[in-house]
Amino acid sequence: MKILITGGAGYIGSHVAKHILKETDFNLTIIDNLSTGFIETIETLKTIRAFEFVNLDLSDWNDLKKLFETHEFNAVIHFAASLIVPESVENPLKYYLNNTSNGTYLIKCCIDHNVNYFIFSSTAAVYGEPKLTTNDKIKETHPTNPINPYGQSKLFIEKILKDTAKAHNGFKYVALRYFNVAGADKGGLIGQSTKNATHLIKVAAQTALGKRDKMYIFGDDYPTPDGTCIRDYIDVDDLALAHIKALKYIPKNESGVFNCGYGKGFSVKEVIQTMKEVSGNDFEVEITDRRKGDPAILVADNTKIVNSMGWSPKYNNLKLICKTALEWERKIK
Ligand SMILES: NC(=O)c1ccc[n+]([C@@H]2O[C@H](COP(=O)([O-])OP(=O)(O)OC[C@H]3O[C@@H](n4cnc5c(N)ncnc54)[C@H](O)[C@@H]3O)[C@@H](O)[C@H]2O)c1
Ligand SMILES: O=c1ccn([C@@H]2O[C@H](COP(=O)(O)OP(=O)(O)O[C@H]3O[C@H](CO)[C@H](O)[C@H](O)[C@H]3O)[C@@H](O)[C@H]2O)c(=O)[nH]1
Repeated sequence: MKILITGGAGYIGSHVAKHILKETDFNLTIIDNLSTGFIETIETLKTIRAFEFVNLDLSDWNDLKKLFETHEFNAVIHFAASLIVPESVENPLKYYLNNTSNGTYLIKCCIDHNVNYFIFSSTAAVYGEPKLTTNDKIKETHPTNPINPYGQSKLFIEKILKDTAKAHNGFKYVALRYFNVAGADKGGLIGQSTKNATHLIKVAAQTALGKRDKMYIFGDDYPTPDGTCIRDYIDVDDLALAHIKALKYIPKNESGVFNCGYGKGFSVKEVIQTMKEVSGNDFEVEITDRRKGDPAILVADNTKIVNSMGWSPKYNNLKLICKTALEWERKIK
């Protein structure tokens, strides 16, 4: 297997690359423009085993085409994207260009060069504000109705993949709808280094280590038991394993979309309490207004990926997720 990973210098892509390098003999090429990813991550991955890295911007369609002309890829795993929700509201065209247009051209390259397998990083943001009662989990069949351009830009690619697979015999895709990804490599090799991070667990880890004076809870008046939003936090290595499962699943099965989460939700207050326990630091937390566009509860029904791919998560443990996030945060400047 020859595999192309886009966005492999970033947080999730680098964890998937790590598993491919460690656990398979697949030939790997990573492309990344290092806009939010890090060359240091690529260098660390190279200590596992050799692979090709190309500093390439997906918007350079000519370069992308040349890459496909000179390599015979069997599968593409597509992570490269812009992913800050509020930024997508202020600058939607950046999201439609980078996520939808560049993603579409990447799919065209696959069709033009007989690359048959495509694994796509989608998001729970495609569901928008799910219509559920308190204890319901979201199934893949739940209507999609993104409430921001980021979610919309990703849903477009899901639709383009579906139409393309219908029109081109042999081309198949798996779209993985990630819920809230967190944690880091258990041996401290790689983790989330994103600058100006907004993700709850990373912000809590930074506050626990004194990198921030305090942190904020965005709203405690949601219709949940403690008033704060509930999310399904999935460990980044378990998510990476879902990609390895998808690579094995795709040649013998139909295309499809799959939720990636544990099916268990934690409130913002529960996450912060866990980080306080794990770090031993009772850091300052202030309640402030709701953040725009936050649904109250997002919890995955993961029956489909468990039953059809045999995905069996190993790190379904919020304490461990907080611990590895904290250890990584301690390691980076
Ligand atoms: N982090 C999450 O919680 C989360 C949740 C759901 C979905 N996702 C999706 O997972 C994927 C990876 O997210 P991440 O958290 O690892 O983000 P990240 O920012 O760490 O990684 C994205 C990588 O893509 C690269 N990139 C961006 N635009 C590019 C372009 N035009 N050309 C080449 N490289 C480009 C960046 O430099 C970066 O290395 C994204 O598609 C994102 O939408 C992430
Ligand atoms: O400092 C903070 C950061 C976050 N939160 C709250 O914590 C919850 C989780 O927020 P994150 O920013 O960590 O994650 P989101 O749920 O907003 O979004 C993430 O998960 C989504 C799917 O569930 C999408 O995939 C999206 O791309 C990804 O960023 C939200 O209620 C948010 O309001 C705080 O209270 N304080």
